[in-house]
Amino acid sequence: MAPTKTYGIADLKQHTTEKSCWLVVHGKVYDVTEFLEEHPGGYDIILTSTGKDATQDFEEIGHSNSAKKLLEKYVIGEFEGGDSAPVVAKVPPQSANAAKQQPAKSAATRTFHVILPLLILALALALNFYMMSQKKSA
Ligand code: HEM
Repeated sequence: MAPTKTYGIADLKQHTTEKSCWLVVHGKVYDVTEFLEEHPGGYDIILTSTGKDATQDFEEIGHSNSAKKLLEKYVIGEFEGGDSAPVVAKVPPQSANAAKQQPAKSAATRTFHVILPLLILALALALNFYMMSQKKSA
């Protein structure tokens, strides 16, 4: 059933028992009365999350994807307060990480690549200068 009605916290507070139990998860209202007895975590724990937004409680348990799918069966409407914890990507994109790490690495490599040829050139010039002066004095 598609969510059509909007409910507020006052509506939720009227459905907090095993006779009628509503839950709010991610901005949607669910009538889970029928599900209470089937809940693998027990019915009493669900009752402690009624009358308020249960998104945090639901997510903290680390419910599986099949538990999240199961929710869809019980949706009856939308919550006035919206989604209190929208799902966002926690890991920054790879490119952002790579961009952060690369400058330090390439700066060291660049220094090495510039200094080494200069050192070799200076040594060759010094050797050449030494040989010339030896030849002159001979
Ligand atoms: C209608 C909403 C809910 C559904 C459909 C649901 C569904 C499920 C399902 C299918 C499991 C089995 C494990 C899994 O697949 O993740 C589970 C476990 C559990 N649920 Fe829920 N759950 C709901 C709400 C809640 C709420 C609001 C709480 C806490 C306040 C809660 C607490 C737990 C706990 C503690 C377990 C673990 C049981 C164990 O591992 O022994 N659940 N739930």
